[in-house]
Amino acid sequence: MISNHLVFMIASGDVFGKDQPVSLSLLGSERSRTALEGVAMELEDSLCPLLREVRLGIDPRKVFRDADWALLIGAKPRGPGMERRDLLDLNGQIYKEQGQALNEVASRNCKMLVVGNPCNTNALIGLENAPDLPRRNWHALTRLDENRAKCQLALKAGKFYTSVTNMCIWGNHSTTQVPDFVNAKIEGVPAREYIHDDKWLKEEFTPTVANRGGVLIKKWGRSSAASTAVSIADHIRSLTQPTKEGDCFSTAVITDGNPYGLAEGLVYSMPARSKGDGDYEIIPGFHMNDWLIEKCKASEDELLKERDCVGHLLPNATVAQCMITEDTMLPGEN
Ligand SMILES: NC(=O)c1ccc[n+]([C@@H]2O[C@H](COP(=O)([O-])OP(=O)(O)OC[C@H]3O[C@@H](n4cnc5c(N)ncnc54)[C@H](O)[C@@H]3O)[C@@H](O)[C@H]2O)c1
Repeated sequence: MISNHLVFMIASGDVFGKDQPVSLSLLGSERSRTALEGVAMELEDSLCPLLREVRLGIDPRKVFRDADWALLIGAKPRGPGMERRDLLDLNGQIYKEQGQALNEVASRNCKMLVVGNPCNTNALIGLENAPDLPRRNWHALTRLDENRAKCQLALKAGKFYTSVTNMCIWGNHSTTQVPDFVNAKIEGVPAREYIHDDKWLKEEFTPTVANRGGVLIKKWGRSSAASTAVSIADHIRSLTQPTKEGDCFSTAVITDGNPYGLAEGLVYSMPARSKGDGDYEIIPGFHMNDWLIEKCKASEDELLKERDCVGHLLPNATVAQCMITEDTMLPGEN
C-alpha cells in the first residue's frame, strides 16, 4: 500500500528532484511477485520521463545490487493472536536477511530507511547485520509522527503547517514516542508560549499524535498509506536538501555517541539537521525538562527491551531474553 504511492512520487521527480533520473528496483516476496508485475506495468504506462529503469525480483541479493537508497517497507502484518514479541521475531528475520544482503551488494554509502514495523528495532537488526556499511546510514521512519504533530499544533494555533518548526519526535515509533512540544516553535515562538495550555499539550496533543493512525483505521478501515509515503518523501528530502537555520527534522538513528546521554546501540528518534549531502548530524542542546526526560527514558527502556527480545537476530548480542509484556504498537500499524 505504502510502496504503491511512493514509487509514483519517486518516478515523477517529487522525491529526488525534477532533474534526477531514477532507476527503481522493486523487491517483493513470493506472494507479492505478480502484484509487483502489475505495479511495474502501471509505472510503464505512466511514461515518467525521469524513470530510466524498473527491475523486479524477490532475491534481495540481486535487487539491492548497487542501491544508493534502500527504502525497506515490506513487512508481514500481525496475524490473529500474535503477540508483539512474535512480530518482532517474524519481521526481524526479514530485516536480518535484508541487512546481510545490503552488506554484500549495495553501494558502500547506501542510505537505508526502515518503515516496516517495529521499525526502530528492525533498523537495528538491519544495521547489526551489515557490518561493512556505515551504521549512521540506517534510519527508521518517525517523520509521519512529526508531520502529525505539526498538523495538530498548527490546528490548535490556527496557523498554517509551515509556521511550526523545530518539531522533534523522540524515541520509538510506538505509543511511547515523545512529540516534543517543549522545543517546538510556532512562528518562531516556543509552542508552549504560543498555545499557553500545558494541560492540552500534555494530555491531548501527545496521545492524539500517538493514536492518530488507529483513529484513521477506524474511520477508513485501512492503515495510513498515502500520508506515510508523503512522509518518506519528506524524510529523503530532509537529507538531500539543507535544513533551514533554526529548524530540525526527526529521524530514528543509531544512538552511538549521542549528545543526550541515551544508551548506545539503539535506533532512537532524535532531532537532526543536514547540509543536504545525504548525511546528517544530531542537533545538540535541545532543552530537556523533567517531563521530556521522563518520557524519553520510558521510550529508551522500551527499546532496550525490544533489543533483548531480538538478541537471537543480532550477531554481537549478549542478551536474548524477551521481557515484553505490554503492547505499545501503534494501533493498526501492524
Ligand atoms: N514507520 C511508520 O511511520 C509506518 C507508518 C505506516 C505503516 N508502517 C509499516 O509499514 C509496513 C508496510 O505497510 P503497508 O500498509 O504498505 O503494508 P502492506 O501489507 O500493504 O504491504 C507490505 C508488503 O510487504 C511485502 N512483504 C512481506 N514480506 C516481505 C519480504 N520478506 N520482502 C519483501 N516484501 C515483503 C508484502 O507482500 C506486502 O506487499 C507495515 O509494517 C506497517 O506497519 C510504518
